[in-house]
Amino acid sequence: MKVYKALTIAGSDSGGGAGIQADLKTFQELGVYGMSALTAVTAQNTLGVQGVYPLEPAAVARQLDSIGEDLTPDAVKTGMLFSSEIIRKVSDGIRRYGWKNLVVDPVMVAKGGSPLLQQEAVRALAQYLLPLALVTTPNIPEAEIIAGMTIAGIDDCKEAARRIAEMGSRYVVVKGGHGAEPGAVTDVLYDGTEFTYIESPRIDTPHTHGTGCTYSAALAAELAKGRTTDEAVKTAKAFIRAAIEDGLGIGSGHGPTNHFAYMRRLRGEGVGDND
Ligand SMILES: Nc1ncnc2c1ncn2[C@@H]1O[C@H](COP(=O)(O)OP(=O)(O)OP(=O)(O)O)[C@@H](O)[C@H]1O
Ligand SMILES: Cc1ncc(COP(=O)(O)O)c(N)n1
Repeated sequence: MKVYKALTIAGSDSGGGAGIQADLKTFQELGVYGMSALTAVTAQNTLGVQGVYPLEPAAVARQLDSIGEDLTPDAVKTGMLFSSEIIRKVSDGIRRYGWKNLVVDPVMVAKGGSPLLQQEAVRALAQYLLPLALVTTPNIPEAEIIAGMTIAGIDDCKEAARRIAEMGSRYVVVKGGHGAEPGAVTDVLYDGTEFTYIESPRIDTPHTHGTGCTYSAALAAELAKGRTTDEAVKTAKAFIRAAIEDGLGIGSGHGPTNHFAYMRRLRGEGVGDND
């Protein structure tokens, strides 16, 4: 049996809804062996971020070497990277080991507004990481910052995707969770030539903590299994849609999504008890 392996390079979310925890849960659900290189520890729950403790860049590099010297991931995703020094180590590691199928989720701020990437690190992200990316998955505010423009609708999402692709990312998905459409969410996929719209009804819920992490992890897991980017984007959307629809209702703030939901539905099981 071939064991497909995916690596997440991201921050820890003590509340378990976003970051490394969301990524590993998603890899596991989609049948992919998960590995992790931590960039930072955050003290976090559904109410917000109470602390951010970045790791030494050398500790990030050492984790990547330990993985690279022994294990070859079939896909890699990055999440919270915090600083330009960490971004440099991450891009060095990815290049050194020739890792393919890189998904860059350019995490910048948590839902509550706490910064997870230093402002001056945006340049390093564009310069060192985007040229290595198979897919980059900004949300609308992240796409605005990377592309240097404001986004007021789908045409602007397309222009931002074009600009981000010019920075070197092979594919770009501008995610629509933060969009202004009332009843719908539209993600815009750009393959360097054509645009595809991935639409779904907008689910009216405050429990969207970790949606971006979960989505990009599902994308990486599917790429690890050898799916095309188009197929992986479709499955990732179905995974996050089910995860938001069947929200767990835990914590008293912005709760996590339900990482069990997609596979439970495929197996024909119910939503499941939360007791
Ligand atoms: N309310 C919603 N209803 C349906 N789908 C949603 C909703 N919010 C987000 N999504 C989907 O979830 C995925 C992540 O999108 P979003 O724009 O929320 O990313 P994000 O802002 O990076 O997430 P995060 O807030 O975790 O950083 C996309 O595929 C998007 O279409
Ligand atoms: C460690 C870590 N990584 C990423 C996010 C973004 O997720 P969200 O915007 O849903 O809070 C987060 N909150 N924490």
